[in-house]
Amino acid sequence: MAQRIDGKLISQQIKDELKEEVKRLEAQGRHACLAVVQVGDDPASTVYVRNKKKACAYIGIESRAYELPESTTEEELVKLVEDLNADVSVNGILVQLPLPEHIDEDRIIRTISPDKDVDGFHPVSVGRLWIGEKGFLSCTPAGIIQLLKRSEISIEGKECVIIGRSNIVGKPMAALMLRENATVTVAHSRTKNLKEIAKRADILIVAVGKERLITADYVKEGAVVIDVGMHRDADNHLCGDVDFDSVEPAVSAITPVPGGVGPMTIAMLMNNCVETIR
Ligand SMILES: NC(=O)C1=CN([C@@H]2O[C@H](COP(=O)(O)OP(=O)(O)OC[C@H]3O[C@@H](n4cnc5c(N)ncnc54)[C@H](OP(=O)(O)O)[C@@H]3O)[C@@H](O)[C@H]2O)C=CC1
Ligand SMILES: Nc1nc(=O)c2c([nH]1)NC[C@@H]1CN(c3ccc(C(=O)N[C@@H](CCC(=O)O)C(=O)O)cc3)C=[N+]21
Repeated sequence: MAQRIDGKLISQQIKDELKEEVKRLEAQGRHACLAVVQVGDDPASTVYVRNKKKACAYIGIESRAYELPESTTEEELVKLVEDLNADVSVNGILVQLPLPEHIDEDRIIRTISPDKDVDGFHPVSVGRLWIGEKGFLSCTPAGIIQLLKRSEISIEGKECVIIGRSNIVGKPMAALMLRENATVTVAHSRTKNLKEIAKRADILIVAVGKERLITADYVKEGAVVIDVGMHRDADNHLCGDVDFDSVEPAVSAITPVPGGVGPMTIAMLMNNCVETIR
C-alpha cells in the first residue's frame, strides 16, 4: 500500500508551530503584517487569497487586503507596491498571480522590496536561493521539501526528476532538491523520451499544468510521487497533473490533490511572514 502524504495534516502542524512562535514574538513586541494584493476577481485567485487571509488570522499575523479592479493600470499597481515597500508597518507583500494581461508581471515582482518578498519571486530572492544564501524561499517548493522531510523520506543521493521548469515551481524546486543533495533532472515540453526519464526517478515531482498527464507508465515501481498540479475536471472535482488511481498502486508514497501540496504552499507563505519578524 502506498503511503499517502497528508499535506493537510502536515500543514496544520506547521501552522500550529508558527502560531506558538507568533505568540512568543508578540510578547516581545514583534508584530507581523502581510499585505495581500489582488487585481481583478478571478474566482480561483479569490479562493487562494481567502485561504491565505484565513491562515494569517489563525496564526496571529495581521493581513491587509488590497482588492483592486481589473482596470487597474500598471502604474497604479507599481505605486501601491512602492507605498507598501515604504510602509514600516507592513512586513510582507504578496501580489496574487496571474495579473491581468495589460500588467507586466515581471515589473511588479521586481518592484516588491526583496526584504518583503514573502513569495520569494524577486530576482534577488531567486539568486540567493541558487547561491545558498539566506532569503525567502519560494513557497510551493519549500512546502514540498517539508512534506518529504516530515514524512521521513530521505532526499540525499536520490534521483529526482522534476517535470516543469516554471519560475514559480520547477526551477526553484530544482535549486532546493540540489541543496538537499539529490541528483536533479528537469524535464519540460521539449524533453525527448519523457517516460524513460521520468521512470529513472526515485522522487518524481510533477508541475506541468496538464490534467492527469502522468500515468503508471511514467513511474518506477516504488517511487515517491509529488503532484503539484491543480485542476477542476469535467465533473467539477479537483485533480492534479498525476492520474492518482493509475499511479498509486505502483508507488511507495504519493501526494493527493486536494490535500497534498496546495495547503503546504500556504503554510510556507506563513513561515515566510513569520521570518520577517524572527
Ligand atoms: N499547489 C500549489 O500550491 C500550486 C499549484 N500550481 C499548479 O501546478 C501546475 C504547474 O504550474 P506552473 O509551474 O505555474 O505551470 P506553467 O504552465 O508555468 O509551467 C508548466 C511547465 O510544464 C512544462 N510542460 C507543459 N506540458 C508538458 C508536457 N506535455 N510534457 C512535459 N512538460 C510539459 C512546460 O514546459 P515549457 O517550459 O517547455 O513550456 C513548463 O515548464 C498547474 O496546474 C498549477 O495550477 C502552481 C503553483 C502552486
Ligand atoms: N503570488 C502568488 N503566490 C502563490 O503562491 C500563488 C499565486 N500567486 N497564484 C496561484 C498559485 C496557486 N497557489 C495555490 C495555493 C493554495 C492551494 C490550496 O490550498 N489547495 C487546496 C485546495 C483549495 C481549493 O479547495 O480550491 C488543496 O490542494 O488541498 C492551491 C494552489 C498559490 N499560488
